[in-house]
Amino acid sequence: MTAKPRVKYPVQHRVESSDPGTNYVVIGWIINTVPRLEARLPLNLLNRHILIVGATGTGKSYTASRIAWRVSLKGVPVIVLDWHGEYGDLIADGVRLNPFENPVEFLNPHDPKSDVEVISDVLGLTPPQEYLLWRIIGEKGSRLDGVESLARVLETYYDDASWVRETRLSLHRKLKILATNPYSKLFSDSGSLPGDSSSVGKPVIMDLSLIRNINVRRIYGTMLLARLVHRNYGLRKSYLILIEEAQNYLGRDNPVGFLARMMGEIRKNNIGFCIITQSPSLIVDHVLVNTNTKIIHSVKSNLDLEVVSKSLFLDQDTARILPYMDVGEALLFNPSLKKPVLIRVG
Ligand SMILES: Nc1ncnc2c1ncn2[C@@H]1O[C@H](COP(=O)(O)OP(=O)(O)OP(=O)(O)O)[C@@H](O)[C@H]1O
Repeated sequence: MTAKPRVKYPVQHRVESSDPGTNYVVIGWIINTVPRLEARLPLNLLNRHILIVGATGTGKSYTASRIAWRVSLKGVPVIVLDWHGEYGDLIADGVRLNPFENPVEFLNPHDPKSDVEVISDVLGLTPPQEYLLWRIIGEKGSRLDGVESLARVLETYYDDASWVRETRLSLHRKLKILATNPYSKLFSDSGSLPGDSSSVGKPVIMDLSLIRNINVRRIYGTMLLARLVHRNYGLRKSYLILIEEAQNYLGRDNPVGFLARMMGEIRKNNIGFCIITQSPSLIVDHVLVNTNTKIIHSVKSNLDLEVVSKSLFLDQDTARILPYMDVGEALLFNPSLKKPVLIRVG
């Protein structure tokens, strides 16, 4: 094993370009400052989104959990889409929810377009399959009552051409998983969504790891996001949504297009996303461009180092430090800072 080279951390000074008043949360300390200075996250930047990256075990989830907890103490509702089911331990007073007890409506009649796009992106529908799905939605409308009803229609739908039969059967095969037990329970209209006023002051943790099938997990997680954003169109209150293992929704090779677009569009809607991923090079460029606060834990691969260095315009001395930072250390940058600063999260 090669020894860790001695890395000299620069002496850092007060770096904020404006005073955030009391409207911020503390996420740790700026390294090498005398006296010790707080690392702050201004609340008015939440809706311009946060990106947390770092190699495995460098402290991403810990950092995200501190942000979730402190932001919710400020009265801003926080929801964690917990891919691996680890936040229950990280946030002791979080409200842990089971997706099977919090179903989302399937094919929301107010916004079937985004649902079809999510299903199509995640399950890889072909254009004829997507066309047939639209045709059935158009014909059956509100009589399509959930995913089981859709599966039944696909079993019995009239075949007015041979392509319809083939497409219908292949579409049925792809969608069947959503209509089978226990997954069908995830997609029915419960009339409520997590994160209402009962949980103010405590982050809500949706434990997605309880959904074994990865594609179903992606579909449920994305539909839940869509519902939360849709609900906020009317409410217009601040909200923070943490998306763990974001490459599952926003991966370069298989992004859920609707979600990637939403990041740019919802800023005015007061919803902030906190996107967490091991590898920034696996994420669509849209995320790097649309996240104004970046928290970079140690990254090791050359590709990730290059992506991070470019997106933050890092000088060589700072870039050289990135692979060798300790667990819990990170580079923080947001528009309230004059330049990126090295911090210890705590
Ligand atoms: N700022 C910190 N202060 C103290 N301990 C920390 C800090 N950050 C991380 N740790 C500890 O380091 C370990 C790894 O942290 P964490 O799980 O957050 O890493 P990760 O980057 O999310 O890893 P993975 O990619 O595997 O999920 C945990 O035991 C955590 O408690």
